[in-house]
Amino acid sequence: MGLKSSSAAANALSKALANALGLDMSEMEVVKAGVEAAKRAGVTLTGAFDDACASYFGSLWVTDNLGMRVLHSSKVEPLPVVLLLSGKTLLTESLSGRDFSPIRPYVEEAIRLALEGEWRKAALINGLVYSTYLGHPIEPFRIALEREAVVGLSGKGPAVFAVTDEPEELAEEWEQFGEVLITELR
Ligand SMILES: Nc1ncnc2c1ncn2[C@@H]1O[C@H](COP(=O)(O)OP(=O)(O)O)[C@@H](O)[C@H]1O
Ligand SMILES: O=C(O)C1=C[C@@H](OP(=O)(O)O)[C@@H](O)[C@H](O)C1
Repeated sequence: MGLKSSSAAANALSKALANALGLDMSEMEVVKAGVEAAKRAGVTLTGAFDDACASYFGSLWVTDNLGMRVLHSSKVEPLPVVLLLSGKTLLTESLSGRDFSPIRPYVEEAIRLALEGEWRKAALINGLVYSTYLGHPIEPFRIALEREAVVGLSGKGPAVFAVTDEPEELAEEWEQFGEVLITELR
C-alpha cells in the first residue's frame, strides 16, 4: 500500500524485544535494529530508515537510507490529512531490481526541496514522478490540486495523501477512487 506498516511492525517488534530482554538501547538504536530486521525479512528495498524514523518519532525526516544517516528532521504542525487507499496492492518487495535511474534527476530535485524545508513542493514533485513511472492513476492528484491541497504519493503507493484545510470536501470527491480516511500530521 505504501502506508508504512512494515516500518510500524518492525519498530514495534524491535521495541518489544528490547524491553523484554532488558536491553539498554537508545530510541534511535531501537529504530535501526527494526530497519535491519525489515531488511532481513525482505520487505524493503533500502531499509526504509526514513519511514522507520517518521513512524517511530513522527515529524518530517529526510534520510540517507543506505548510510542510515539523518540529513534533516523538523517538527510539523498537526495539519489535516486525507488518505486515499485504492484497494490495489503493490508490495515494495515486488519493485526489487526495478531500474529507477530514469527518474533520478527529478527525485533528486524533490530531495533538494525537502532539505530546504519545502516539503510541500517536494511531496508533489516526488508523487507525480513516481506515480507516472509506476503507472498509478493521477486523477486523484488533479482533483486535489484543483482544491489547492498539498498532494503526494505515500511511499511507492498506490496510497495517496493530501494535506488540506478542507479534508471533508476532498474526501467526498476521492470516495469514487476507493477507501478514504481523514487524519492529521504528527
Ligand atoms: N511476503 C509477505 N508476506 C506477508 N506480509 C508481507 C509480505 N510482503 C510484505 N508484507 C507486508 O504487507 C504490508 C504492505 O506491504 P508494503 O506496501 O510493501 O509495505 P508498507 O505498508 O510498509 O508500505 C506490510 O506490512 C508488509 O510488511
Ligand atoms: O523499501 C524502501 O526502501 C522504501 C519504500 C518506500 O516506502 P513504502 O514501502 O511505504 O512504499 C519509500 O517511500 C521509502 O522511502 C523507501
